[in-house]
Amino acid sequence: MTMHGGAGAQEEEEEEQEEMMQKLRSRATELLLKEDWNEYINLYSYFISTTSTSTYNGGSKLHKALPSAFSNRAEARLRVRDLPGALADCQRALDIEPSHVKALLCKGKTLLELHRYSQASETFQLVLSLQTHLSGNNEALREMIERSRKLEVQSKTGVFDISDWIMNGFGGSSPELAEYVGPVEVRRSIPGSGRGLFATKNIEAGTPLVITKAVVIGRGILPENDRESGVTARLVLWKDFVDKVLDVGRKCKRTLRLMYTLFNGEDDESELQVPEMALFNPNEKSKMVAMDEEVEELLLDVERILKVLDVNCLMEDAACARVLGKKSGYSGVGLWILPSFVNHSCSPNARRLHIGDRVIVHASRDVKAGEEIVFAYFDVLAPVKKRKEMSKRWGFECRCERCRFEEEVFLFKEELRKMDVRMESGFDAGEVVVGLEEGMKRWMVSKAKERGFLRASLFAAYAEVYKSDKMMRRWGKRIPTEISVAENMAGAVGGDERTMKMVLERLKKKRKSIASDQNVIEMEKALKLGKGVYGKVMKKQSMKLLFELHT
Ligand SMILES: C[S@@+](CC[C@H](N)C(=O)[O-])C[C@H]1O[C@@H](n2cnc3c(N)ncnc32)[C@H](O)[C@@H]1O
Repeated sequence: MTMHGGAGAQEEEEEEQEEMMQKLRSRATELLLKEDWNEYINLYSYFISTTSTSTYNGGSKLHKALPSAFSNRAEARLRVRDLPGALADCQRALDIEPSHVKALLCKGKTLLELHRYSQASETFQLVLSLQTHLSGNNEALREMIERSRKLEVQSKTGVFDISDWIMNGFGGSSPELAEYVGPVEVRRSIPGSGRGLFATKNIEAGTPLVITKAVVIGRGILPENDRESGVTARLVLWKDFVDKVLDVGRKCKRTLRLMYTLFNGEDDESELQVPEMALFNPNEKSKMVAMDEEVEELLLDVERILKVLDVNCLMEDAACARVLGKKSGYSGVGLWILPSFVNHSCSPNARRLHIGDRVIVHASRDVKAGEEIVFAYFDVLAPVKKRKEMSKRWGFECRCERCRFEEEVFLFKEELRKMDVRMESGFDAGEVVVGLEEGMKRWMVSKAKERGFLRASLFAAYAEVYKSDKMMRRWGKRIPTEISVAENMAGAVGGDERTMKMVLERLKKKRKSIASDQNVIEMEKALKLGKGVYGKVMKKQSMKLLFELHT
């Protein structure tokens, strides 16, 4: 081959490559406009595999395009939430070209989605140093750095504030909250309850314990009046939810591994493993990296995941949905990993607050180091008989302190049994409340906690009485003040929105008739109760606004 001939062949090859690149770019643009991310990923996968397997020629147009191809595929993978795939692609682009700005940006965004805040921040910083060098526009980048730093601080300190969002009438998207694991750890619970979450130090009411994003959340507005279409809509919602969970399990082996740590309803208790807390903590960088390698070969076991969903899914609280300003008929079901280790108790010390896709689990009363963190799976402001039915539907028999106490009292107190029956069949609320209050004195139920248990069981009667001026006048001093009852119940079964509402409505009525300094004292007490209900994630002013929404 002559020198001239060699150059000609090279030119021809370059032209061919240029043509191929043109085709790739125009097809990619087409798919980008259609937002057909899966085809976009396929297109780049084809390009990457053919180029990578062709004879290496670092100087060829195709090989030079490889980092951008990986980076483009990473962007699309990030779009379809294949986060490990996106991260691996960014890394491959950066292995070839360490300062590839697009790949670095995508890596930063992916790390943020994976809740690896400090790594994300470091990556954006690196882009900033490159950009400063290239003198580009850095505004958006600075925002990303700011955002990742804010999330990093939140996830390390547990200090969150959603006041602005509340004060703005829940406008715009819900506030972004970092993944957070507070002073808690998974341990074995009492025999028969598997594993549970435990406090590792003394905790004050309102303190966030766990904040985490749902693996998937399924939401819909269900028809309220037509039972049949309601059932169908519920099934459709569930199926869609399950499909999404399985999709996540296929794409993200790390999440799949975490889902496999959850109880499936059939596991033998002795075989249940206590997972390391590092698995759930975004600040444990080395654990996260090791886990990505460890889970590479993990396979999706659909049957097991279905069982896991059955036992661990939570409904977004209707009360919380109201807080979020959702319409009636709204239903949301989700899977949150670490909260799935929380057992049920009828005298809970924790509550859930749902903000967007995140759940905040916070202490609803003061908790001592070593105490098990428990929240309510169902309504616990109900008589013991009803609660028993509900726990049976959940597949377990609740043997919490409150259930054991009430069962024992019921065995001996005929009057209490009668009251319970009266609650079911049209009752005179005043008579029930006075009957219980005076009965507790006769039966010498002197412990505040035990009084709180019994009052919480007959909550419906208390709520009814405090609503009615007529009943309050009729029974006078034989009915204790609503704030003392609410405080007592909060100490025994934790804060609850309905107890809060009961207090606020009464406060509103009394406001005109009591001295203003008394008003201030009562409001302070209400705010303290509010901390147990909503948690310490808002300032006083925004909590007062929530109070107004309730009355
Ligand atoms: C979401 S899981 C809670 C964590 C579970 N204990 C574990 O080891 O993974 C729900 C299951 O825990 C058990 N459980 C929760 N609360 C319980 C309770 N109060 N008494 C007995 N079992 C309980 C039941 O088997 C229930 O189906």
